[in-house]
Amino acid sequence: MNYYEVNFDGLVGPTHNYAGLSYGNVASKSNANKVSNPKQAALQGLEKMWHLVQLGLHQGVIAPNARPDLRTLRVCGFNGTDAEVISQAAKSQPQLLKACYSASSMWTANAATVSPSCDSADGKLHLTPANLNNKLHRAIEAPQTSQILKSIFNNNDYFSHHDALPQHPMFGDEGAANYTRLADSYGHQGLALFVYGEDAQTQVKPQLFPARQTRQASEAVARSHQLDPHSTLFIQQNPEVIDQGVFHNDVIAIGNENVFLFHEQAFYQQQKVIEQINSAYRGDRPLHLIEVKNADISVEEAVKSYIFNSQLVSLPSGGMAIIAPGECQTVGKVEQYLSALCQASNPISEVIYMDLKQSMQNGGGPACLRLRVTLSEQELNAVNQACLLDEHTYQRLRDWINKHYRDRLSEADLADPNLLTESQQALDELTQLMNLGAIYPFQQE
Ligand SMILES: NCCC[C@H](NC(=O)CCC(=O)O)C(=O)O
Repeated sequence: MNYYEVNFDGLVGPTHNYAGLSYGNVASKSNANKVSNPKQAALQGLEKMWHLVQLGLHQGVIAPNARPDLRTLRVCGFNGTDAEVISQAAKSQPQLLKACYSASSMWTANAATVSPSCDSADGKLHLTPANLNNKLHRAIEAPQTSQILKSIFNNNDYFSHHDALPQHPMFGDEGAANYTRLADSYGHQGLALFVYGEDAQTQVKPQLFPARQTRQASEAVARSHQLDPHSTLFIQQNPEVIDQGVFHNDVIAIGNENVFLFHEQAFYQQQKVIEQINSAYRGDRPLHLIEVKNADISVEEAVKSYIFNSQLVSLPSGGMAIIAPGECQTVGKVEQYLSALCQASNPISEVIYMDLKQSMQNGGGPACLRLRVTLSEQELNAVNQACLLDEHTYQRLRDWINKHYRDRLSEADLADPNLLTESQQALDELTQLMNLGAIYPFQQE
């Protein structure tokens, strides 16, 4: 049977803005309060998806969370009409309003951890939405994300949906951004690498910025997903790089099938980690462990260019392509490294640069924008087909974005009640376009 890795990208929501909400994420802080362009952001993301379709890959789309999150605002004591809730919050709790307006669900690498059926004991594909416990604007995503995932993977014969982990710092879970799977090929059992920033049982942790993923969370997800303990590794991120802005592992490492590309300083006690990976990997094809030296690319250059936040995809014609953010071309050493990588003896044969500036300015590169789901042919057929991208859906989504999205959004605009009604109208139409049903709270009232 054929197996495919399908990237499910987050469609950027109509309220994409720069609110500086992510302490520890360098780009988010440095672009705080910049005027955003939601239309351009959504079109840039859609173009990336379309490019992958043109490479011959299957591509999925995940609808955004509805924003503002009126339920959270009401739980926090604001009441009256929706417009009153927004105007009161804008006056007395602008920071809370910003959190409730964030389009951060676009970064679907953080939506969930997904284990393919060939890795789990019961032969089902398992999904656990991430609780994103570390940041308020992200911690409110899980309920809607969970509902959206259930509408996409809507067949209980194949897909097993779990609840998000308890909302407590001990179980801080950021989803697939801290999970990599190495395998001979997509249809073979893989080696699951869970990378965490902090273990409640040890003292090794960053000093400045928060570690968002805990070992306890990763272990809980691996248990629920019924993964084979012999094919599962829990690896600690190097706390020093978290303090330099590497807030998720996918800012310093990327893996696909039998290739794992990572920075020299990515992991705590890295030599030991490399030995563990080598001895746990069971594939027949040789494993390519490519360690990027500090002398070639510093951690600072990695964070600036987001080279490791590229997508590494297997091409139907053979070989792999690396889908890198355009910012890599602005850091000379990084561009050189990437072209040398394509010439070296490994499966990577091509680099494709994508313009994702709107998302990048919030610290989200190509890899952040997608959730990888490995599916058998049968499982792929069981997915809600309206959530898979073909030329028709691409055109319709492009028209939908052009019709509904603003091309300018500033902090002051969040107080405008029209932004709420525009967003709800857009999302209402989207649920029909993507055959999602009444997934949004405003459709359920
Ligand atoms: N995987 C990439 C996630 C980027 C995301 N940025 C943000 O939420 C920035 C939002 C803002 O500051 O407006 C984060 O840090 O979790």
